[in-house]
Amino acid sequence: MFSFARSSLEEMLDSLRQRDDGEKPKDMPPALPCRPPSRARVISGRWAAQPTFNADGENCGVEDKVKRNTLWGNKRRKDVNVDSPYNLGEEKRVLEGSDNIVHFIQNKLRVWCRQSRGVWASGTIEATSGEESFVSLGNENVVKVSTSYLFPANPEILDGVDDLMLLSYLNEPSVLHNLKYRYSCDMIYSKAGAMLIAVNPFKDVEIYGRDFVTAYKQKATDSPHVFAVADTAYNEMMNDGVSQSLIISGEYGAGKTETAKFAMKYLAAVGGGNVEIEGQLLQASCILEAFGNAKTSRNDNASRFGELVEIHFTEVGEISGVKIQTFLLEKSRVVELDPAERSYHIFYQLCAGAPQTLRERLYLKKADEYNYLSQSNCLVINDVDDAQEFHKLMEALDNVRISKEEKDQVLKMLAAVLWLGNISFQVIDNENHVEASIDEALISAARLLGCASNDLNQALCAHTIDADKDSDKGSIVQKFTLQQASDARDALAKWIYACLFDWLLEKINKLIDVANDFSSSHLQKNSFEQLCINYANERLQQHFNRHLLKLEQQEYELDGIDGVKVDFVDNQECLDLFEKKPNGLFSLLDEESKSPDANDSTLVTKLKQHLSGNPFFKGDKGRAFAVRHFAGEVLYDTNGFLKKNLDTLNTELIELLSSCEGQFPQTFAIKMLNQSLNPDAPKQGVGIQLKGQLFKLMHQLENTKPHFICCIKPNRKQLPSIYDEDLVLQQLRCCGVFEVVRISRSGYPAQITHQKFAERYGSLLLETNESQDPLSISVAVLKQFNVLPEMYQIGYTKLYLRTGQDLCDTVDMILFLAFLLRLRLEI
Ligand SMILES: Nc1ncnc2c1ncn2[C@@H]1O[C@H](COP(=O)(O)OP(=O)(O)OP(=O)(O)O)[C@@H](O)[C@H]1O
Repeated sequence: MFSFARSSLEEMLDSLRQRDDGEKPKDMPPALPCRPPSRARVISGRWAAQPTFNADGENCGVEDKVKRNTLWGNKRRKDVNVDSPYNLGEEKRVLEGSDNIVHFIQNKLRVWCRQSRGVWASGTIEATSGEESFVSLGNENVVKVSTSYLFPANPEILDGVDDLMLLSYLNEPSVLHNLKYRYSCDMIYSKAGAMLIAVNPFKDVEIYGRDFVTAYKQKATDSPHVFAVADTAYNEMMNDGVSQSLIISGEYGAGKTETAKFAMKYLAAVGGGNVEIEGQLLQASCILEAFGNAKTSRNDNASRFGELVEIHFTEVGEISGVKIQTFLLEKSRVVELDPAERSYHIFYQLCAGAPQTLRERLYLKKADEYNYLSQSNCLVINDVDDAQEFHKLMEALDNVRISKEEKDQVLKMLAAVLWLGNISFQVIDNENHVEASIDEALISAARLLGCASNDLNQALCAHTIDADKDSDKGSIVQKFTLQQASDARDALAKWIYACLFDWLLEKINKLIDVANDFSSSHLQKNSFEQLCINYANERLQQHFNRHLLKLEQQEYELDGIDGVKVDFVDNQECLDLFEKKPNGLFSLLDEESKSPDANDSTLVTKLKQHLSGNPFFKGDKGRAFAVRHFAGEVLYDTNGFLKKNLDTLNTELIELLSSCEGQFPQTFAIKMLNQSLNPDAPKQGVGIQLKGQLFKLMHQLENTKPHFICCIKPNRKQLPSIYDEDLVLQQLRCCGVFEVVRISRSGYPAQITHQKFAERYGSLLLETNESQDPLSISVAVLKQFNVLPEMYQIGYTKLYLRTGQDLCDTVDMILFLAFLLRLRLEI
């Protein structure tokens, strides 16, 4: 028998009914509360749709896979432990009080305990003694653990839920376990509230085919997927007329580029569906990959630039064009490589794939004969055929309408860069001044650039300084030492490559807003590039914090829920460390870069002098310092900071390029001259310029509704089926997943539309509900099962539950009761 207590929910609804009853004829069902006058966000139908997908009525394989991607249905039908402990307070405290432990022991509830090797294991507490507990891990294996290292585990019924918010407990081992469970079933996507988590499968999981596109397009599935995020964004853009952005973050090799490609594929399919647009996008990414990606120790195809891809749509939702902006191309990779890493793919592709006639025109040799490529002893990538990739690239260049002559110029510039790297210098006087050796390298580089080798030699080995205006000395020619000449040569090679990259980008910029975030870095020895990347990530993190918070708050307001205060940690102080004038890191770096006597050691002394009081800065031994980023403390080595921050090309080299015969060197020289004539740019270092670029990017993103995707790399070996818990945990922390979870917990993390709730549980109602509207069905279900009023709030469109556990309890209880009901009927 069931008894029903009257709840305050009932009272609230009664008063609503009374109000409506006074206004409506008696035979009408109670009306839904009216919506607030503000423009409401349309709740995507996708979340309310029934999982009835069967693509074209024949792709059962897809259906199986789509079903496999959600465990909600079948998992819920298992036996349920109804005696739930989940009405206890905050989970951290759950196991601390002795009463609670007794509760866990009595009910044989699962807990997580950290074992000596750092691995989490689940078991049940057998007994406690003082600060220690004895946990049975099964098979008579009982371990002794400190009670403070025990965390409550979720009931097995929740294993593999597709939204972490549905977990009763959101502690680290529980989240790790859930993602691991899903990963082992090839369910690589999960939701953490408003964020999508994508765990890199390192294998083809066969969930990106046309049938999947169709399924998400037709709202036939609601399993978490990058297609679902792209679909929501697309629909919100169409319905609300607001620009959207997808912000994809994660560490090196976590899957950002692939995820962005899948999102673009989906958008190309819904926003055009024509093969031409999809093709153009593919060609653009093929070119950008060849010129902007490289093999690193952590990813065979690592992007060495950040990018913002804008996809423009017409009013009727068709793609009208695409614009790509790039940030922070790692120029230093052209001239300097860490062991076992490669330079940009294009160089190896050219050396391996160029046909004989082209080789002759470019004086081309094998990759191992070029210093810039051979220095790292890494010339090939397993399972990658550079020659074949070269042919694909040539086709892609044709397809983005790069003319034969332009293509020829591009290849010439690449070969010139390679030959520049082979230029050597010899000392010519006793002051260690140098001149370039007149050899094949100098001659080939000069020919390819279209200048005389003597001019190239002079531009690399000397610098003309204008003498004092008042003196009669005219200008003074200052000869370079070996180091200075090598630096000039490398600077020229880097600049040519960077200009070439920008030129290509301009060329293909006809075509998508998908921001591919920068990989964060916490390596032992971090350089200037990493500092810039981590600063960029810090900026994006702030965007992430503000928007998740803002969205959450907005959603409550629009749905008529109030009184929810969501708190979050702002990283503004860390940003100030970089950005403040005059004593922020970038300003100090700029000041020091301009000082003639400065070097990397004077820089670090200056930083320590001005920033030591800042809690986000820590001076370290020698030339190092550390920054406390949102994702953890990172140590930086200032070696080369000043040079990299200045990143200038001396006048001689710019003049040399402008005097070259070819069209490209002249174009590049004009670009460099324009930059140095720009009143804002000349005195600014790379750091300050990056700050400006990011402000602009943030401004662009601020005008969009963001959707966050966090990519997780499950192992460093880039292999399928390996889930390294520590590595995953570290990334979940960095991506702010626990922060999102914490933010959501302070509000109403479990939210379900009345429509979906009514669809799922309406059939459990003992009495037929006359009104068919979903809200009154949800209310009737809650009433029938006497759910405590403090556990939820009722919005205009959704039911909001205080914590994940409450929904589980509620739903579990409902299913349990349904089970009993069915039993009764069967008897
Ligand atoms: N969804 C996926 N399905 C299958 N394989 C994937 C997927 N995502 C990523 N991978 C694999 O992981 C590799 C690395 O992914 P990707 O290049 O997208 O990482 P990234 O985060 O962009 O790396 P980086 O920051 O170094 O550029 C890919 O080359 C691919 O082999």
